[in-house]
Amino acid sequence: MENAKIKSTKTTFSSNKKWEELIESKDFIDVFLSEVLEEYIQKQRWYGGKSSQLKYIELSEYFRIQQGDEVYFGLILEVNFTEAFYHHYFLPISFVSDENFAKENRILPIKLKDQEGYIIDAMYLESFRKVVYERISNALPVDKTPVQYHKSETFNFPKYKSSNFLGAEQSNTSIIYNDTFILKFFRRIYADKNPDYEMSHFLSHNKEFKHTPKYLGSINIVDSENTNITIGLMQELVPNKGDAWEYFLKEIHKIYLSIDNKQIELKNLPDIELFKRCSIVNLPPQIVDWVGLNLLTKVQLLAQRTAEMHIALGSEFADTSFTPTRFNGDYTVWLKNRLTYQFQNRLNLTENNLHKLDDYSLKLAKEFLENKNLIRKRLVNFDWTKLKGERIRIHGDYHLGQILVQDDDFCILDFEGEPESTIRDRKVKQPPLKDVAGLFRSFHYAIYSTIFNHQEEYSKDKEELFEFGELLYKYFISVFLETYRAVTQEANLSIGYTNERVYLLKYCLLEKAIYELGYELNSRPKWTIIPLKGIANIMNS
Ligand SMILES: Nc1ncnc2c1ncn2[C@@H]1O[C@H](COP(=O)(O)OP(=O)(O)O)[C@@H](O)[C@H]1O
Ligand SMILES: O=P(O)(O)O[C@H]1O[C@H](CO)[C@@H](O[C@H]2O[C@H](CO)[C@@H](O)[C@H](O)[C@H]2O)[C@H](O)[C@H]1O
Repeated sequence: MENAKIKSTKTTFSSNKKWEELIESKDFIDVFLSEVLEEYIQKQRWYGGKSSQLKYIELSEYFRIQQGDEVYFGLILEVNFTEAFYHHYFLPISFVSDENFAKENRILPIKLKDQEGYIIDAMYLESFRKVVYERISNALPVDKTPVQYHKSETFNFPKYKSSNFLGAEQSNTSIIYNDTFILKFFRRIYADKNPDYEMSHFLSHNKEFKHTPKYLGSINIVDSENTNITIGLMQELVPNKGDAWEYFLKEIHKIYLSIDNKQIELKNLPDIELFKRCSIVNLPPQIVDWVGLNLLTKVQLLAQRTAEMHIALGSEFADTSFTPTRFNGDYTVWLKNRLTYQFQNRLNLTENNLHKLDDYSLKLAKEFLENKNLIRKRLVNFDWTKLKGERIRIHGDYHLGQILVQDDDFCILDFEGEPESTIRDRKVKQPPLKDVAGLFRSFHYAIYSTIFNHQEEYSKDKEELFEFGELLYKYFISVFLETYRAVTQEANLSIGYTNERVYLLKYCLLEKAIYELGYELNSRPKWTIIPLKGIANIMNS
């Protein structure tokens, strides 16, 4: 009988291998992947294949995470889907013999040659988290081993004290060390350096940009094809008062309440053209009185920090993955192909999910489907020949939820890029105004979700609340653009002449709202109304 034979009973597996050898057993791996992990990973928060059909899992790579006798295995799982695509996931595993250590995220009870116990997700084991911390803190300047730990040369880590889960809603798994550092383990991984690592290292380490968490270290593995894959990013934990999304929701609710409290009438509020720039001092007093100086100043500060981020990203002349570039035909072909494909996917998704929508969102969805030729035309009519601005590496998934609120400032996070895009697409240089449009969509989201969440608390009818919302949105944009343009211009970052900026903003707003339509239909259909309203407004403006 073969040494590593696996016997599957209903609950316990058995093998006559030791833990350190188990991973080399093909029999074990075959059963583990198909009978155990297929079910296990589909239940995980970080699993991104929930709207697709899992076909089978393969083990792409495995590597040891080790210190002394402690041996853990990092698995890179290739999940294949019936829809002919795949994802890679990172799962570190550990063997524990004591049931008390296998309370959370137990993967499999197992009887090994020398002992009985459980295979668990190693992140739930403090000793594993400590090993990783110590490997990063003690990393050598050059690590040529297949599992490479890296530490910022300007930083010395203190001794390990504690480690806890972040406990926030997130798509990866972050661990907080000593209440001071945060290590993000990427769950869905790509056969490349993760853009979050690349951008964090570039911005905070190379450019000393202060409004993103300080880069402190990382873990990369070099796979059998010599590809460098990021699996972890260590940064400083930034003290904060929550994210800008929550902050804006709270503030916008106050703005809506003040319509009743201050008996504000829409007809008494001066209108402003969409995308017209205006500094706070030049705003009509009625608007400042309604919106409040505090929030307007915050919008201005957000514009400044966004501009500074783009200036840093556009200031590289040596590392070609960051050097600025111009619009050209190749970019245009790439853009149109990507967007027409995405648009077709959204049409299809909308058609298939009409049953999930009702009333106003159903009406808007039908309008979206009827307008398909017009929208497609807008997307394919992108004309680069008149564009003079620069393309640079951008955040790529910039919204209020990616920005932390500090005492008197903001801190920008999560540079992983648009979750649906391929890793190569996320690294393509784009107009910085694409991030700006992302944030504008987020303002729109925050305004509309305030209306939808609190409608009953306001006396005006929905249509009028929308009109107030559109006005508020235009003033946020106006204040933002005034500062954003001034700061970028001062630093000679070319974002294009006035008409070019408006053209790019309109294009990027439509692109983003179409992207969001898919995100909402897949993840939270009740919110679909927000991007649908966004698309309708853009098409009617
Ligand atoms: N460096 C940091 N300092 C403080 N909080 C952080 C930091 N990094 C992440 N967070 C918190 O963790 C949340 C999730 O982080 P994020 O990078 O967006 O993870 P994911 O990509 O897994 O969604 C953030 O919204 C923020 O609240
Ligand atoms: O998970 P990520 O932060 O990478 O981003 C995805 O999820 C976001 C939702 O959390 C989604 O953002 C959309 O909803 C936000 C409000 O929850 C809103 O502020 C954004 O403007 C809107 O795009 C994001 O698009 C998606 O990539």
